[in-house]
Amino acid sequence: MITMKDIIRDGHPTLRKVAEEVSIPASKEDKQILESMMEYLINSQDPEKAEKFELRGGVGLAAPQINVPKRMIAVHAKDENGQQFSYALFNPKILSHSIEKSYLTGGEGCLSVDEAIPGFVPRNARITVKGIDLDNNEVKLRLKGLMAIIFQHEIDHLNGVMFYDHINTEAPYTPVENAIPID
Ligand SMILES: Cc1nc(NNC(=O)[C@H](CC2CCCC2)CN(O)CO)c(F)c(N2CCN3CCOC[C@@H]3C2)n1
Ligand code: NI
Repeated sequence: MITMKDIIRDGHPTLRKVAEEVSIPASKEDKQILESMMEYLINSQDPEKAEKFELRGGVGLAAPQINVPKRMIAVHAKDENGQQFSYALFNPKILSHSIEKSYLTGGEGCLSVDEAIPGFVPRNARITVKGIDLDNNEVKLRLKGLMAIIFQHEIDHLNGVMFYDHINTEAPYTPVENAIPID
């Protein structure tokens, strides 16, 4: 199982690399890696397991964070309406996005960044994403709200982008121009 010791931290070169496409159909090994990423998220959201294995809570994880520079992400989160989303995708790609922006009012953190970095992270309010799931089916998702934020944070990792790259360091808390705040 993945624990925090498997998660590389800011400064490790892999976090700034552009990850490679996964050859489809995915190999047994790549599937096992993606399944273990999903398992981490589920474990990290279970109070007993999180405490027992000292896991930081996560709703998303990208393969470069476990030093695997491949285009694989896992997302396991409840949206604003409490609906459970659980997606493990190979080669996720943002096909289109809204002009309108949104951001988490609490800012963002990252399992690969040990310290808190304050500031709003402006992101596209709505995105259309396609990818390949663990059964080798093509998936197409139209996302908004928290899900859209999480998927953009994860896909950024596949392109060597960290959340704080988007923060306006001069004025980290300037409300993002007519953007949708997400609590
Ligand atoms: C929003 C949130 N971010 C948590 N951590 N950061 C992460 O997931 C990073 C990715 C997220 C940072 C902002 C957007 C994507 C990981 N990233 O680095 C991957 O690239 C949480 F842990 C968390 N929740 C709320 C739901 N809760 C259910 C019960 O269990 C605890 C859990 C905590 N919500
Ligand atoms: Ni992250």
